[in-house]
Amino acid sequence: MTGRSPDDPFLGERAEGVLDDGSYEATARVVDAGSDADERTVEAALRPRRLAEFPGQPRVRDQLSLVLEAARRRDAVPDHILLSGPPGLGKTTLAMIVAAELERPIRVTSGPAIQHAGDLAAILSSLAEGEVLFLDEIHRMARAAEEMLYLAMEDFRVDVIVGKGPGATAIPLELPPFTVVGATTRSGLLPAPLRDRFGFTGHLDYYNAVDLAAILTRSARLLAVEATDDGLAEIAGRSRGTPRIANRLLRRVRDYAQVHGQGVVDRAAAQAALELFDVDGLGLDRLDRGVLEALCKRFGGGPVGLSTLAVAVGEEADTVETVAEPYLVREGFLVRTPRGRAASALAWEHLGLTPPSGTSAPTLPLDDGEGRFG
Ligand SMILES: Nc1ncnc2c1ncn2[C@@H]1O[C@H](COP(=O)(O)OP(=O)(O)OP(=O)(O)O)[C@@H](O)[C@H]1O
Repeated sequence: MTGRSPDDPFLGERAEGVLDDGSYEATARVVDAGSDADERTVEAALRPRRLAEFPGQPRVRDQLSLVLEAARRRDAVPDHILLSGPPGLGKTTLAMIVAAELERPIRVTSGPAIQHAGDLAAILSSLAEGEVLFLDEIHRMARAAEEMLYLAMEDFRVDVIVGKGPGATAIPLELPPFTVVGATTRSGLLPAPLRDRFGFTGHLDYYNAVDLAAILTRSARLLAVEATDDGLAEIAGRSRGTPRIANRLLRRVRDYAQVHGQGVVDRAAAQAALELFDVDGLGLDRLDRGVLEALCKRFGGGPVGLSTLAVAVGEEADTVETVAEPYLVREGFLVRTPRGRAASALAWEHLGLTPPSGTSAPTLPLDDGEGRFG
């Protein structure tokens, strides 16, 4: 694969996300698990409001249900809750659900928005009793604010600094009890003292196709889209285990069905639309396949160094590493070895290619997908 021209019908959304140099913004991918502000508005309408409406993640749901019910019976605020897991799996949704189940208001902010301890002090000192404070991307909060948060979470107290320099004094301010719900895609980056202040941590994992189909059935109903089970199953199978991607693909298939058909999301519409949007049967898009094709066709399956591979696909090494690789490694298409990237037997098979004789394509990843070699 080479660099793209702005005329290239990238993912069917012509020129959207295509940069001047013909490469594209990773976040413009239809299979990207992240989202931007516009999409978040659309997403808000599709969020389940209560635990009972939340498909998938049965373990986290049961654990959370217990924590909340116990707190309700004690007539106390629940322990602070940490939700960890990859983007788009429902951490924000669950934070909203916690507040709804407790029938308490929720204050929403994020780590990057809290750059100074004063930003956090202002929020904490205005919380109402029992309020839920949702801190998204909590691992990105400024260090000074983190220390203030320890104290607030443990003792419901904050030291407000008045004045500057040697004359500055700390005035302790009592806070009403509240619950922090923290969300992170990188729980390993949270300092231990902060992690320890959460009484409950829920780890969200990728969804199976059955749960994704249930999510899609609900979303189709909310979007007033007529859909068949096999149409939704087709979308679920290409959604990389991620509800955000599933909902986005549903909206694109709906568009296709409205323009080219009778508006019904069935298997044929899903297949045609997702072919147009360049998402194959296993959820790989053009960049993913480009990486695998380069590996197999140009480097005999590898191993090959990341930068050489990136040049071959006309992308930055960083894009290949952070955008394409995680899913390819997770699904066992690509293997990271100490000598570079290699295609697995599954990659050859998926591309309909035969590995050259005399080579043995690795079948098992040698690392854990995070670049650590086992
Ligand atoms: N279990 C679920 N059932 C139904 N919809 C879900 C579920 N999980 C996530 N979604 C939907 O997926 C979209 C993304 O979810 P959400 O914003 O909660 O993810 P997130 O984990 O907070 O992502 P990020 O890490 O990017 O903030 C929302 O539209 C939400 O409605």
